[in-house]
Amino acid sequence: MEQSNDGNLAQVQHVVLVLSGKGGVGKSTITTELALALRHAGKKVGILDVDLCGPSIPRMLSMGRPDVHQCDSGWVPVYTDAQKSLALMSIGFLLEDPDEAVVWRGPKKTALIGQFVSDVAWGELDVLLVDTPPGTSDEHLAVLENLKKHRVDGAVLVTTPQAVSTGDVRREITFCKKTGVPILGIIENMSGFVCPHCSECSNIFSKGGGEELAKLTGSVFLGSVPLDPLLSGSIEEGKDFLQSFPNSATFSAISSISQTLLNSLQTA
Ligand SMILES: Nc1ncnc2c1ncn2[C@@H]1O[C@H](COP(=O)(O)OP(=O)(O)OP(=O)(O)O)[C@@H](O)[C@H]1O
Ligand code: SF4
Repeated sequence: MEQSNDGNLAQVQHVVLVLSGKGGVGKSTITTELALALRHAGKKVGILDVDLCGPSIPRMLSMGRPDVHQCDSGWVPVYTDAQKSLALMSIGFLLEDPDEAVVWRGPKKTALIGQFVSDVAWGELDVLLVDTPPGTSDEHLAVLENLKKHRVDGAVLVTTPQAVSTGDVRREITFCKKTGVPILGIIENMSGFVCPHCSECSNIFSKGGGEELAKLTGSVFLGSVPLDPLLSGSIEEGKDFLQSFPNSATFSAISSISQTLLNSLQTA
């Protein structure tokens, strides 16, 4: 892959957008868990959180509101650990008041996104995950236009079993096709409910829609993640779920998805 014009992404091996047709399907949760799973697998990972209306990555990783420093090549990412294995940049780190974002007009958002995509000094990373706002908006176009100036491997689409058949998901797929972004795979989140008492997984909603959708669109089905109260609890408390519950079925599901994604990135 041509790297000479990649600027701050020059030493980033793979750039993956995480998309969802609508809000609340767990896109930021999946982004966070994929990043942690890749880190557990020994990879250097970054998350770029460009969800202007609700930057949730800092909260999910218990990062608070650290100062963001500048270096010669741009903003220095915030690291979650001394080994610098997980690098973060979130719009939430840069806003005085996180609620400020919702009142911004389009051009201001677009300009900031452009700067945000280009001006973070990531250094060496195996994978950079980009958490985008839900749906398909001007912000998405701004993210894509700016990322594609550098490079993007493709997008992972997160959906829930109920949302899978809705127009939102199909619009997201059309958006990827129109903008020429390969769909790297589909993840079905909140697929069944894991009982907190007996760990049994019950399918409250239909299951298998994500896989069906992947077949229909000729995409890879990366796997499904159940609705697990232990996962939402960890996310609420900003804890590393994968470290806390390494024997859970949800851990296996997330690890397997991250490995499949990694394999498809490496063979693409
Ligand atoms: N598999 C899961 N098991 C348990 N809880 C989950 C799961 N996935 C997401 N959640 C919970 O659902 C809520 C919404 O998740 P999240 O914020 O990741 O959604 P989102 O799609 O990023 O939303 P938005 O794009 O609107 O910000 C969170 O409270 C999160 O903890
Ligand atoms: S076995 Fe069934 S009823 Fe009992 S705690 Fe688990 S899910 Fe609930």
